Amino acid sequence: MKVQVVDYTSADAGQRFVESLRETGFGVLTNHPIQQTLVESIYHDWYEFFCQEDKHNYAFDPEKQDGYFAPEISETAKGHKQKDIKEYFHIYPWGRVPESLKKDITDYYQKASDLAAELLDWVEKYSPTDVAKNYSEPLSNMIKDTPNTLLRVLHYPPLTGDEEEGAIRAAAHEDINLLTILPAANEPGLQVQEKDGTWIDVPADFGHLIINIGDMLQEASGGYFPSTSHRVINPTGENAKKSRISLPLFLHPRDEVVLSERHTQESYLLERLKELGVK
Ligand SMILES: O=C(O)CCC(=O)C(=O)O
Ligand SMILES: [Fe+2]
Repeated sequence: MKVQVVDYTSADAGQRFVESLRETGFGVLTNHPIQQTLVESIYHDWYEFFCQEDKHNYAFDPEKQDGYFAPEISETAKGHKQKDIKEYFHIYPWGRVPESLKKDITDYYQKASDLAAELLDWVEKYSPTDVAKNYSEPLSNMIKDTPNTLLRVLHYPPLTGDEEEGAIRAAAHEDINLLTILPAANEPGLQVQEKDGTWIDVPADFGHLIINIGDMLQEASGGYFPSTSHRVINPTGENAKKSRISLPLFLHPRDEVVLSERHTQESYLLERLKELGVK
């Protein structure tokens, strides 16, 4: 099955969406409640932020993990040698955000988190009974009042030609969290790996909302929902001169939430951040 594009308002939306998550790790929604004008103004304003030196005044805090991550210290995906070609800013409800950017990004954080809770209800509703019985609490409850959900504003700068051999915008990786909600970026490049190993473009027309399973939901569902590998490939030709902005919201449960017999959110996250070399 290919990643399904599902009309959020259709009668069988939940079922088709969850089927796509089960088969591909990804699902795409149209006609969803996140306003495109809000997303566009965030892309515009944060692009300007990344163009200014003031960003360095928000250098990330290694303990708390909020703030600005420069290209020199950005992530190296698990199992890869080259750093990704990107810079980003981590936003938490308790974290730092430049004052002039606060209103829209806080609004987006709230709206996307509310939608996420509904999508987690869909996931739960369409989980087989023997899978759902292992959820330690309702999935949407796991993220209620959580301080851990992370909104990442990403800027992939134009390519200069001096990039490290083999480096790409985002090397193949899986997300750590429960679910990721990602509005289509302003430029293409996002790909997902199919079961047979082939890489295919994720349907990402402007206005689409892309949702994918992360490792924590894979863990909590005993592997029923797959946390699939995805990546962002480098643009070529004229497109190489363009910046790409994207806005994933990584849904994380509260620290004490039990994911499985092996892990709580807290123990799982620590293990993964160490692997990434950012903790
Ligand atoms: O920029 C994108 O489209 C995807 C980013 C991503 O997969 C991530 O930051 O985990
Ligand atoms: Fe990702």
